[in-house]
Amino acid sequence: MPARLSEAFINHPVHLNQNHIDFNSAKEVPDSYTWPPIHDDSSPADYGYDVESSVPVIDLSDPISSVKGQISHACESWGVFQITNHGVPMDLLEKVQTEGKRLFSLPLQQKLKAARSPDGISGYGVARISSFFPKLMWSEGFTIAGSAVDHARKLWPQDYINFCEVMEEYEKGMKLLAGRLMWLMLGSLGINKEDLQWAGPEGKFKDSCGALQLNSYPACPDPDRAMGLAAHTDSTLLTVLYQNSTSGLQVTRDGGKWITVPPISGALVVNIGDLIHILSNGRYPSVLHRAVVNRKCHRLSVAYLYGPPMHVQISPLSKLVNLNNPPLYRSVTWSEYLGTKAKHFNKALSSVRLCAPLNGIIDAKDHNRVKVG
Ligand SMILES: C=C1C[C@]23C[C@@]1(O)CC[C@H]2[C@@]12CCC[C@@](C)(C(=O)O1)[C@H]2[C@@H]3C(=O)O
Ligand SMILES: O=C(O)CCC(=O)C(=O)O
Ligand SMILES: [Fe+2]
Repeated sequence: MPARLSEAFINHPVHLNQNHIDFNSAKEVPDSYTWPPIHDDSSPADYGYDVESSVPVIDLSDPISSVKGQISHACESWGVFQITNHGVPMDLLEKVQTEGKRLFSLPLQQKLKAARSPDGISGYGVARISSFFPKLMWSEGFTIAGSAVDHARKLWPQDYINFCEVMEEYEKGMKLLAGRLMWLMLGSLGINKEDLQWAGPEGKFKDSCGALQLNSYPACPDPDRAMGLAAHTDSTLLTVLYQNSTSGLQVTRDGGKWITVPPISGALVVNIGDLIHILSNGRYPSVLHRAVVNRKCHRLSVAYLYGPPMHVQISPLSKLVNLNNPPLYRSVTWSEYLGTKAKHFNKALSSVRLCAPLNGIIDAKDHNRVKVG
């Protein structure tokens, strides 16, 4: 049984698509990258502030009872929110951005030296979900699970240490923040430390696993016909995302319009992944999201993908289950779920569902998943 994230894919090889282009020299979007036009579905929130249709922004320095209330609302009705005053220093966010830019601005041949192997997690490559789509995405990624040293050394044989130190420091900060967010979410569901043995002594989530995903979205000559990262949910408990000042992240609510998550300087985006969806028995649904590109600006994002220890069985929490609320999902380990996601992509969550939804119809999100996948 894999104990670490870096071992989880060994039994579930992911197809690594070897189609790469040098985005910086592309004057037009090649056919293999051309998607059906992205219609302008922008919500009113894109033009002016509208609380009801804007992704919630939560100030973590507010009184704790207020924070819990805001988190509960955001998780129940959005599956995504932004946080400010989260304790991650601004200069660390800037350092991560600088190192990310340094990586993606290397020549393609150099980046390919650190390419993700077909059965590996870490390294440089096209979006993992590419194999589910007929067209390629206008983005490049670099995943770090465990130490970045081996891959970074291939990128910069003499000069890899700073990159590794910054990523390590960032990952440590993210792990602490993710644990804190977990308790805010669980607390808002009435779950306490005794209810979650795998959180370990004092509920510190010491053995939890995580990976960093650096995403680069170059400026694109025809952004309406290109896709940065196609619609998906994350297979995580939760994901903490840093985005630079260029917008591109969009979310849907119940399969409705795409809503842009506007960059806020120093803020982080938190989204619910499929494992909190399962733990909460569907009360905190995972959010379908995507990244679009634009004509003028390069966009960089860094996602911290946070999950439980690999071997722990995740199932709906017993406190949230009763005769009126039967368990909707069977139990899965993160390792198993990542394999299911690699095979079934956006149908993975439905594939571990036990009961049909009460109304007997596929719910909007699952329906959307079917359409997208
Ligand atoms: C821990 C992980 C979640 C992830 C697969 C991975 O092993 C590392 C990359 C993650 C990522 C980031 C972009 C979207 C996503 C769906 C993908 O293809 O790779 C997620 C994966 C996931 O959440 O399933
Ligand atoms: O770049 C973004 O805003 C989204 C990235 C993302 O969804 C991911 O890495 O899982
Ligand atoms: Fe994501």
